[in-house]
Amino acid sequence: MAMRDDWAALHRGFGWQVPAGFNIAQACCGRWAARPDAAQRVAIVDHGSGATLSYAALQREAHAMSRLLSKLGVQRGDRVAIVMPQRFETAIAYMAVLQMGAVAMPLSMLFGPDALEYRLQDSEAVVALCDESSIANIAQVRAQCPALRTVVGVGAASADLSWEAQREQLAPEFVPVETAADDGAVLIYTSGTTGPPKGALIPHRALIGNLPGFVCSQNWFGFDGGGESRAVFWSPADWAWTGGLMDALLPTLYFGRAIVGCNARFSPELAFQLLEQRGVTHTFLFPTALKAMMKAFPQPHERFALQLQAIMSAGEAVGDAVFAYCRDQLGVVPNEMFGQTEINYVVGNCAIHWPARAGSMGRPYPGHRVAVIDDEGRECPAGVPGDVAVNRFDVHGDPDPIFFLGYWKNPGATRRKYTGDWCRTGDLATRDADGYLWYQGRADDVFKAAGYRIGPSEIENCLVKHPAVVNAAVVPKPDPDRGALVKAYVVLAPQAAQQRAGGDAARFDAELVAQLQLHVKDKLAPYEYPKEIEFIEALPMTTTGKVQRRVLRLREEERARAAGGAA
Ligand SMILES: Nc1ncnc2c1ncn2[C@@H]1O[C@H](COP(=O)(O)OP(=O)(O)OP(=O)(O)O)[C@@H](O)[C@H]1O
Repeated sequence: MAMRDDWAALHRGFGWQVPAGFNIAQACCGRWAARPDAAQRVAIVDHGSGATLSYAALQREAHAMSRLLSKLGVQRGDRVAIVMPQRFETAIAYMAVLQMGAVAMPLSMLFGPDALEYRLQDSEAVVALCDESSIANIAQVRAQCPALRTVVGVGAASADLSWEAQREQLAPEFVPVETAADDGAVLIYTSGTTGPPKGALIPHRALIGNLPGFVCSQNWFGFDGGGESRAVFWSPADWAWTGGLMDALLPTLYFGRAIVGCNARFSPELAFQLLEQRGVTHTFLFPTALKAMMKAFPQPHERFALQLQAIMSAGEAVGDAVFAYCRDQLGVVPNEMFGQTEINYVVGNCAIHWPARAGSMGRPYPGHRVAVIDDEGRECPAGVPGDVAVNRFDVHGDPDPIFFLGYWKNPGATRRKYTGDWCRTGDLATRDADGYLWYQGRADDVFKAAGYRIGPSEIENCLVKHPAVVNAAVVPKPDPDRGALVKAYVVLAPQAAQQRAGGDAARFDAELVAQLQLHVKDKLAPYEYPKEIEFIEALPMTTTGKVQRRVLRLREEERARAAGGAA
């Protein structure tokens, strides 16, 4: 039977309806809290304790927190840093800040003092809400952040003020302000995968811009009109990251559903236990997480009873090995998505509307005009690689609400992001005749070796298919004759690492290198096989779980310089 494909019709038929006034907190919380079932409708489930927070309680606590922030002098437009893991108070804080018209600034609890200092200084946040996971780091940099007036501690954190102590004296009443859809809501710093992070100011309307992708990728939220089908969402993505905030927490609340919060460290074991125990039906699992799950539990159904209905994945290329694992072992064809903090997911798959193609990141979601463009901003023909770009205007000429407002205090960088109405992602891809996009790599990560253009993701994906490999990163190694040669850094799967530790490591390495080279040669073009392979304990990652190839590339350049100097 031919699979349904109504992508073209959806694309033509879709029109944005963005009201002039829109507030994320009202849409995600206020709306649900006003319903008669608000006290029973679960918003958040805490995985550690099993405790739940209803929409009524979320609103009540957010009102109390807004009152506290008002007392602390927080005004419309002020930045409030939220430095907490997946816990009730984190969601409460977002709702509290957003319903005041202030700007929420998510910061990962994994950030060390330098990362916190950079962002707190740059944003001039006036209040920071943090718990014991971040309080010591905040205390260390506090003196260097003169704009930061008050640090509020949640739970055991000892700060200027304790949220719990203040809460006892605060009435849970607050009148939310009205915001324009265009007002800034969230100041979120990019991952820093390719360079110093930039603060992207995201307006309230961006959540509306996100929804076609969320609805499509989840195949479910929104399709039953907020009805009563049982659904539980979970993502290990930190709620301080675009993926965790805009693709997990906020859309789940927008649809009045329950999301599981878990702040234990990710492991494949924990992930499967949580999926089973909480009866998770919908999830966003980034590729690094899926790769680890695939290697640790190649046949998870033997141990875990899963109820998954939809899996979305983004942040890095999913690749066909992970795709096949989701489809065959987790029982769900994954919906890969592609986007950036600045223009959060604009491309992806949608199993019920168009068939996914393994290895492709999908097609533009309805409402987004996405093209592959050349240096001059002209659309590349099918098959010709170029920069993935998103137009400010949809196919009908209406503004696309997904767009960020600009980089914080950096109009030059904002200007450089655009060529005319095209916003460049800096990611290279080709488009096929049917509109599917095939990822090649970030412009900064693609390189030439012996005259051939090398996109690391295809080679990495191929390496990961080998049972001994859990993850891989491909970078150029400077080479006097060929300009560069293909070098792969490889992290061994647990079993292979054990074998290596228990025997002759040098011999093991030599044999595995030869095997892996053959493995790539067999599957890809001969020039793509890694001439050099180095085993590494862990790849350098951003706090959002993305491989920092830049670090490995610099390491190779450094080594080449040192070798040149020594020669
Ligand atoms: N499906 C996907 N396939 C391949 N890459 C993806 C996919 N989804 C997202 N990405 C990558 O993630 C990037 C967006 O990530 P994010 O906005 O967190 O910032 P970053 O680009 O990692 O950070 P920085 O701009 O600081 O380097 C995209 O530009 C792309 O490189």
